[in-house]
This record gives sequence, C-alpha cells and structure tokens, in this order.
Amino acid sequence: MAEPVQEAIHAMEAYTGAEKGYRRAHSRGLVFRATFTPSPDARGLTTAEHFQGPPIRTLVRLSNAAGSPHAGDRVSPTRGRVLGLAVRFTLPSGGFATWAAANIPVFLVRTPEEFVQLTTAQRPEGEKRKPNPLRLLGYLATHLSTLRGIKGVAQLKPTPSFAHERFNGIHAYHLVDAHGQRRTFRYRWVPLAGPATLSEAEAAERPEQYLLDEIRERVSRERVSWDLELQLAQPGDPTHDATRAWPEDRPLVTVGRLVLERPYEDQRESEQFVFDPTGVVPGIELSDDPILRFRSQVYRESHHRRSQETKPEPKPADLGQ
Ligand code: HEM
Repeated sequence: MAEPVQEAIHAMEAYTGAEKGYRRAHSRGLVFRATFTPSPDARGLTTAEHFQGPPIRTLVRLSNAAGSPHAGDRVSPTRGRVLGLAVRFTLPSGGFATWAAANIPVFLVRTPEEFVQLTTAQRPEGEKRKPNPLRLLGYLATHLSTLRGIKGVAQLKPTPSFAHERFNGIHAYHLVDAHGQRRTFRYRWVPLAGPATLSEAEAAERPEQYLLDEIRERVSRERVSWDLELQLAQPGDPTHDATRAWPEDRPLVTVGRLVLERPYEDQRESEQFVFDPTGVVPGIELSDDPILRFRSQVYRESHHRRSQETKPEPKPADLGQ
C-alpha cells in the first residue's frame, strides 16, 4: 500500500483522538434513509443514471468531523465544528454512487503529503496535551495556502442544526452529457431551512453533543432537505487545488433535492458503510485533484482497520432508537 496512506492513518490515529472501532475521522454520526429527486435540468448535463428521472433511494450520514467520538459539537460557545454530510445513492441498475461533503468552503491542504505534515504539526504535546502553536506556525510559514482553510474552519459558528448547514463537495468533478460534452463542476448541498447560527448564550446552554439528537427529533416532525447545486467552472478555474474556491459569480445549476425520511433502522450495520468521494458512475468523472483519489485509499484503510476492531457498545440513541 502506498506509503502516504499509512502515514495519514497513523497521523490521525496518533493525533486526532481517533478510537478503536470508529472511523478515523467523522467518527460520530447517524445514518438516515432519504430520497433524492433529480431536477429536469440534470438530464441535459450528465448521463449519470441517478440524475435521469425518478426519485432515488438514498442513505445520508450526518457527522461530526472530529476523530474522537466524544468530541463536542462545538469547539466553544463562539466556535462551531466541522460537520459532514455523506450520501449513498442507490442506482437503478444496482450498486451505489457515493459522495462526502463538509460545511467548510475549502480544504486545508493541497496534497497527501501536506495532510500528513499538517496533522503532525497539530499533535498534542506536554502535560496538558495541547498542540504547540509554534509547530503549527512553522508549517503555515511554508504553506500559506493552508491559511484559507484555517480561516474557513475558524469562522464556523455553533449551529442549531445540521438542517441549517451548507455542505460543500470541495473537489472538482466533470459532468459528461449525452453528446460527450464535458463540464467541470463543484457541488454543494444547500439547506432549504436557510442558514442559522446560535448566539453565544444559546450555544453555552447546549450539551456538549446535541446535534444528532436534534436532527433525529427534527426529522420526526418536519421535512429536512437540501438542494444539490452545481457550480460550473470557467476555463482556468483550478481543478487540482482544494484550498482554492472558485469565484462566486460562476453559474449555479440546481440538479436535485435531498429529503431525509427517518433514521436508518440498523445503525450498527450502517456504521460499516464507506462513503467514498470517488464513488462516481459514467456521466460523472473525477478531476485531477490529488486529494480526491487519496481520500478513497485512506477511507478504505480506515474501514479495514475499524471493521477488525471491537467497538464499545454504543448508546441506544446512537443506534437510531
Ligand atoms: C487528505 C484529505 C482527507 C483525509 C485523509 C480524510 C480522512 C477521512 C477518514 C479516514 C474518514 C473515515 C472513513 C471511514 O472510515 O469510512 C473520513 C470521513 C469523512 N470525510 Fe474525510 N478526509 C480528507 C478530506 C476530506 C474532505 C476534503 C472532505 C469534504 C469535502 C471530507 C469529508 C469527510 C466526510 C463527510 C466523512 C464522513 C463520511 C461518513 O459519514 O462515513 N474529508 N475522512
């Protein structure tokens, strides 16, 4: 296996609070049954089968990005957490297509090597087990591109609900239509509930972990949905650098709507699922972003390890009950 994959997994296991039996990132989450309904506009852009017409049965995993399953859903009353929305589309021909997105505008690093360096630079040290700011500054001094990602993470506010978060696919992909025309895009899940944040006082009142209970309860009483928007690139927009956003004036096309239905009935089973961001089908192609293919390998290794480990018995609430 490629060396950087093992190094990345090692860095996550050693420095992010990852626990045996859990995902090495986004360890705490809940899977929902959902429906994805493609819009008529989608068909003209891609031959991908889940965009051709009838609603598609989908699984959605909402997660806290932390390595530790015990991490809080906000860093402090004024700072939120990175959160994830992963999907698995059931294809009409059998099999699945998968994606995984996060509520940050850009990623922190451009290459697998930078991921290992940054994760290692943030390692907890000393008696208090805190990261050494000088080490991080040393990394940043030679990697200014990471500042954009750090700003995005630092600007996250505590959220009342996953239902108010926008999740970005971050990497570039290509659409291929029936005539073979290719268009480059990035995707985002835009919440129909609109954006919302908690005030400092409201956030201070929330328990450390509140988001999974909140979303389970919300889904039982109202429709929770996101529109899938594609941002179409113009020539010259970078496809290989996840730390750089494209200008906001690029055209956006809404290609479908995702609606949560109910928690998946067997959360033990769904904890075994892997939401690989390279899980595309004909009609969608991967870009040259080196992080995209690397993620696929790292997720496979994370799954390999966690599926061979004994996980502590989860709380009933985490089993979708
Ligand atoms: C070098 C870059 C990255 C590495 C090494 C990495 C690593 C990981 C690992 C090890 C997992 C757990 C996989 C499993 O056990 O199934 C994971 C999950 C996840 N990652 Fe990443 N990740 C990277 C970049 C990203 C980016 C750019 C995004 C957002 C666009 C993202 C979003 C997610 C989400 C949403 C999950 C949870 C998937 C689920 O619910 O199963 N990651 N990541």
